[in-house]
Amino acid sequence: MRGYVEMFRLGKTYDTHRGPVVIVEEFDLNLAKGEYVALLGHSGCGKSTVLTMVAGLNPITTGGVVIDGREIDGPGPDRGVVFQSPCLMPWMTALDNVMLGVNQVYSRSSKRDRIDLASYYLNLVGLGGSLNKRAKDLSQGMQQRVGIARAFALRPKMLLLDEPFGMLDSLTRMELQEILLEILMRDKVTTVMVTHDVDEALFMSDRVVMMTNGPRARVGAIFSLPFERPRQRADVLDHPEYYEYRGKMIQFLEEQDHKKLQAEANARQRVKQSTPAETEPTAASV
Ligand SMILES: Nc1ncnc2c1ncn2[C@@H]1O[C@H](COP(=O)(O)OP(=O)(O)OP(=O)(O)O)[C@@H](O)[C@H]1O
Repeated sequence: MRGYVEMFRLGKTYDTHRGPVVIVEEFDLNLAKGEYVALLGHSGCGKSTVLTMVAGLNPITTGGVVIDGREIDGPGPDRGVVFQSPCLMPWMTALDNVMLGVNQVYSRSSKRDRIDLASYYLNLVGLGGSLNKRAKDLSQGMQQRVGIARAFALRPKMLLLDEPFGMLDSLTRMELQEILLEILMRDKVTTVMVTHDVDEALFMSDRVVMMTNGPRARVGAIFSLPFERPRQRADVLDHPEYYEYRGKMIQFLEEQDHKKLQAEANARQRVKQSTPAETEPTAASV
C-alpha cells in the first residue's frame, strides 16, 4: 500500500566506542493522509531515532522517507516537531516565539497576516490572553502550548511529537491531549507521536505501532483502533474493546521484556563459558 507518508526499510546505525551498532533496521510503515499513529516500545528501543530521522534531524543510514511524493533529505517546514521540552527563546514573548518560524516560512505574507496566523494558533491552544507574556514567565504547560502552536502555525504536512506531554502533570497532560485532538480535527495533519503511555496512545491514535526491542528494532505489531472521532475520553474508556486493545499492547510489551531478559541471560552464559576456569593458587605459585 502506498501512503501519504512512507517509511521504507528505514535503518539507523550509530557509531559507538564499541563499533557500529544497528539500532533500527528494516522499519516499514505507511501512513494515510490525516492519520494519527503512536509509536510505542520499551525505553531505548529506537522510537526517537525513527522520529528524528523522519524529522530530518538525524541522518538516515538505510532506506528512506517519502512525504506526499517527495523523499526527504533534511529538516523542512513541511514537518512540525514538538519535543518533550519546547525549547523556547525565554526572553521572547509567546507570540514572538511562534512568529520566529512563521516569519521564515511565510516571508512573503504581510506582517499583519503573519501575526494573525501565529495568534490564531496561540488562541486555539488557550493562550489568547498571554500572547505578550515572555516565555520564561509561562508555566511548563503553557510553554508546551506555545510549542504546539509553533508547530501548527507552519501549516505542516506532518506533525512529529516526541513524548510531547511527558513532562506535564496528569491534569495538564489530559487537557493538552484534548486540545491537540481538537486542532487536529480542524487541520487534519498526519501525525506520528512517540509515547511510553499505553492509555495516551489509545486515546489519541488511529493506529498504534509497537516496536520490538533494540538493537535492530523494527515494527513488531500494529493495532488499528476502533474508536470513532471526534473522541471524548469517557467514550473511549467505555468502549467495549478498550481493555482488549490495552491488554494486547501490554502483553506485547511484556513479551518483549521476557525476550530481553532471556537474551541477557544467554549473553551472561556465553561470557561465563568463554572465561577460563579459575584455578586455586598452589604453594609454588604463591
Ligand atoms: N547519537 C547516538 N549515538 C549512539 N547511540 C545513540 C545515539 N542516540 C541514541 N542512541 C542509542 O540508540 C538507542 C535508541 O535510542 P532512542 O532515544 O531512539 O530510544 P527511545 O526508544 O526513544 O528511548 P526512550 O523511550 O528512553 O526515549 C539507545 O540505546 C540509545 O542509547
